[in-house]
Amino acid sequence: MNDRKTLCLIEVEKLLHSNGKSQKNLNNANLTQEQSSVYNRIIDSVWTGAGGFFSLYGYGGTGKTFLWNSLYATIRSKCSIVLNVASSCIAALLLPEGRTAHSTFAIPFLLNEESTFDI
Ligand SMILES: Nc1ncnc2c1ncn2[C@@H]1O[C@H](COP(=O)(O)OP(=O)(O)OP(=O)(O)O)[C@@H](O)[C@H]1O
Repeated sequence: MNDRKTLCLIEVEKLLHSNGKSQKNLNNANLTQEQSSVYNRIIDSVWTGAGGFFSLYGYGGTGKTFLWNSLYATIRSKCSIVLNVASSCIAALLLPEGRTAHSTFAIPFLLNEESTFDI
């Protein structure tokens, strides 16, 4: 890490400290209790390399995208790779650097005049 970046992080830490916060616990500081428990479970599996498949269900507007963006920010801040994909382009637009899964992974789509896509 270069000197300028270190100095900036020290200044940020000082500002956070004066508000009783720290960079160490900043990533999930604004999540609700329910979001935090999901966040911790997923982040643990990422950092331990355990991996896994998680499905997040919730009514519209309950904070799924917010949680996803927090996970994305945490993982990217450690310079790890995140591939943000969604099944539709509308959903992909809501994600940072989001793309459709079929575009990212070159999933073949056999389309004909009778193809439909249920949303
Ligand atoms: N922990 C939080 N702190 C502050 N704002 C939050 C939090 N969680 C969600 N929000 C806000 O609530 C609103 C709805 O959240 P979000 O868009 O993540 O919901 P969603 O479940 O993804 O919705 P949809 O299913 O309709 O896409 C957004 O404005 C988001 O910024």
